[in-house]
Amino acid sequence: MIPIGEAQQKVLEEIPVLGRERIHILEALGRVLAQEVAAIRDVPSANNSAMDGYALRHEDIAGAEASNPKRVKLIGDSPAGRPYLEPIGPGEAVRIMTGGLIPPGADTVIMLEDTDRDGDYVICSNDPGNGAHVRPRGEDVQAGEVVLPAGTIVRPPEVGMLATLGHAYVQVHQRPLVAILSTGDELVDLDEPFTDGKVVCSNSYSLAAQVAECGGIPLSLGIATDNESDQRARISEGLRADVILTSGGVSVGKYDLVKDTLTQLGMRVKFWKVAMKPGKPLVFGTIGNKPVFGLPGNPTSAMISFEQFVRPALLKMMGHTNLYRPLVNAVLAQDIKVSPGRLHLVRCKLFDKDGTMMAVATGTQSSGALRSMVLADGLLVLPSERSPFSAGDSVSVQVLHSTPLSSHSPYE
Ligand SMILES: Nc1nc2c(c(=O)[nH]1)N[C@H]1C(S)=C(S)[C@@H](COP(=O)(O)OP(=O)(O)OC[C@H]3O[C@@H](n4cnc5c(N)ncnc54)[C@H](O)[C@@H]3O)O[C@H]1N2
Ligand code: MOO
Repeated sequence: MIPIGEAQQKVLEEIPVLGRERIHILEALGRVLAQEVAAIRDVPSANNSAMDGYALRHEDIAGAEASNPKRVKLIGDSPAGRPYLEPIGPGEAVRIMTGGLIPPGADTVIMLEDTDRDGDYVICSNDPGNGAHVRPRGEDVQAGEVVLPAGTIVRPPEVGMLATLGHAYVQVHQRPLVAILSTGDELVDLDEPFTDGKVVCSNSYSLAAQVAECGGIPLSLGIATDNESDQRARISEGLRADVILTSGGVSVGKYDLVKDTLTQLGMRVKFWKVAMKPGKPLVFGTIGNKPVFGLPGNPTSAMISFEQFVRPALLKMMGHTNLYRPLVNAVLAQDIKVSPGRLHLVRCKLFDKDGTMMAVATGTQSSGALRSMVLADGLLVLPSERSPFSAGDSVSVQVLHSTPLSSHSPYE
């Protein structure tokens, strides 16, 4: 058994960053830029107004107040999109809307609320200060600036910025195609009859969902029986994918044939068995330069192994550099004793108690029990050499759902 950290490094050493593709900016949500994006023009491209009001020369209304109003003559309009292009002179003003271009000669905008109208004249009862409410050209972005470096994750603000800079398409790293094979004579798929003693092949679905959640493309290879030629045929079909995942058949039982099948297909084994619980029998290697993960069959072991090894690998392929789920400190709400020899990853719920983040295990930790995974916010990271753990101990939790939703509105 090798330590989990060492195993993770051995995996990442074998993982390439995928090439690039050019896609529409709306499809780029969640993807990683494979190009830098520089501004070809200033944003905004001209001085414009931040308010509805009047554009004028500050010196004409300097010191204005209710008891000492200043009058300027209204000579035109500058709504957004239809600029007033004539220069304005001393004592003159142009009506302007938010986003309207500041006419030549004007340097300040007075808000509508600080004025009254008297025929063709505007009465200003406030001095907003020189340059007030003018958004200068290039205030947001200046031509030539690198606004989005390569490696940026595209979120809604980046989509908006790409559009602002005139890009309909952008280069991003490709998504890996991930072939998923479940193995086991006891497994039935959802469209097959179920009889007692059989097991629904949930791993094909949970793993596909995990692949999709981190941005990969799942490709199902179905269910192989505990038979080497069936497994070989299906895995060979999966070799067109970027990554191969199998589940089951990697332990030491008579019918645990997956490791042998993979070896026959030319896999170079990088490691087998990791000092973690759940997930011990994981085998990892490469066929050619293609990464192959032989995940344990137990539903929770498969998912937790995916979290520790496959997810970081897929994120690296897609150009990400931050590969890991966040770790937070929490206070243990119960005593926990773990068996020696392995790092235990205990499914847990996080909750707030008087401003302190607390963690409690989500019931049975059997590697076959998926419900405890359904209930979990994260995984307690418990090194066995520190066992037993007591209520009140400070522990690390790997948060699996990084943006939990709140039941409280901030405005309650
Ligand atoms: N003598 C030993 N026995 C076991 C050891 C060991 O070290 N010595 N390790 C145990 C550990 S730890 C794990 S984890 C399991 C993993 O075994 P396999 O990867 O060989 O998995 P299987 O035996 O094929 O299946 C285990 C379990 O999971 C169910 N399963 C399998 N595939 C699916 C699927 N696609 N969907 C849902 N459920 C699935 C399967 O029915 C079994 O119940 O080995 C221990 N044994
Ligand atoms: O290591 Mo296994 O994954 O405990 O059940």
